[in-house]
Amino acid sequence: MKPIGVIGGGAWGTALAQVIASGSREVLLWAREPEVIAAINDHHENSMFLPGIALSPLIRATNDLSWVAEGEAVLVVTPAQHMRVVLADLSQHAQPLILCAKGIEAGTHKLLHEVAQEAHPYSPIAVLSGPTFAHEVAAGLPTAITLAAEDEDRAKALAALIARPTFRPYVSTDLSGAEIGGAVKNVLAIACGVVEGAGLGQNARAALIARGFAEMTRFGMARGARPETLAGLSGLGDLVLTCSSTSSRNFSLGVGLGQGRSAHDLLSDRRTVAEGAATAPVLVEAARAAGVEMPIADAVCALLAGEAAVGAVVERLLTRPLGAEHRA
Ligand SMILES: NC(=O)c1ccc[n+]([C@@H]2O[C@H](COP(=O)([O-])OP(=O)(O)OC[C@H]3O[C@@H](n4cnc5c(N)ncnc54)[C@H](O)[C@@H]3O)[C@@H](O)[C@H]2O)c1
Ligand SMILES: O=P(O)(O)OC[C@H](O)CO
Repeated sequence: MKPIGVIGGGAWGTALAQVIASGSREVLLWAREPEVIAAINDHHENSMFLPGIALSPLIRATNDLSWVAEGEAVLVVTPAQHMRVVLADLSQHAQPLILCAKGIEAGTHKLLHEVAQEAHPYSPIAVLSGPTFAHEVAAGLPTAITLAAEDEDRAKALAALIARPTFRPYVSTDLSGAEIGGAVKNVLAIACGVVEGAGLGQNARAALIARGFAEMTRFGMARGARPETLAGLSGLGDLVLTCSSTSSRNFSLGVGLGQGRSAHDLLSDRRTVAEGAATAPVLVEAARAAGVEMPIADAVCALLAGEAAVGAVVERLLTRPLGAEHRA
């Protein structure tokens, strides 16, 4: 059996490597930080990004991307905004690339499968996205996730390759839907954290999840996503997960904003990623370009940019004209 490659030694790349290795598959994991490579190879732990999990000895870490490219498939798990640069350093090959980051590219407004296809025209592209906190997945807790590829047989084959007894991919052919759910829910998770931090109550949080889902659906459909994908694991499923737990970095960032701290303070000096902070301004621009109204995403963007205080943002949302719950 050929090994599987993983690009990205953060919490999620490491957790996915652990899942795959649990099926007696060798994993070649590319990490950026020499400390991460040394800790995985010498001590079978990623103490920087996923501490406290004893990793399989079948996981070997490297800083050599050409090594990883030998995998039967390659999981790409860098933060969204770094993906194009890292893929440019990966040699062209014909193995499938499975994209696991959640975001929309700044500047181009492209979804990550569009970015990857430009960078690797000969590789089949798939997307893996859903409600999956890395520490739970790495601990072997039951998890379901969407695996999307344009070709259904390819999606089924990749799902079979990475499925494990407690890790259950459901296949889809809707790449855009799988990606948009994951990207947009990060922004909405920040909003839900603000509700928590500002003490606005659980009614407000439920309203925000439902109205946020309406925004996700409007934007997704404008960008070619299927509504049933958005209502599935990678959309609504992940939205519910990240909007209700401080295990979410995006929700936690929102809690800090809701308590009146600045995004600059909350984001400086952190090694881990809160993708919603990078996605929010891109999403707002992309929604405007598509003629889609996204008042909650606008509010998150204004808070992150320090353009408005929490009270003003909440008032702006509450004083919007009353309207129909469902638009024709
Ligand atoms: N952590 C989770 O539970 C989880 C679950 C599903 C999806 N994701 C997604 O996976 C992606 C990676 O997140 P994570 O949680 O593994 O990261 P992390 O926060 O654990 O670690 C940060 C990662 O960013 C990398 N990085 C920093 N600067 C970089 C650069 N210039 N070029 C390339 N890489 C750079 C670091 O090497 C490290 O791998 C994100 O898009 C995230 O939304 C995370
Ligand atoms: O910690 P967060 O907010 O990046 O969420 C992690 C995953 O995306 C949850 O599915």
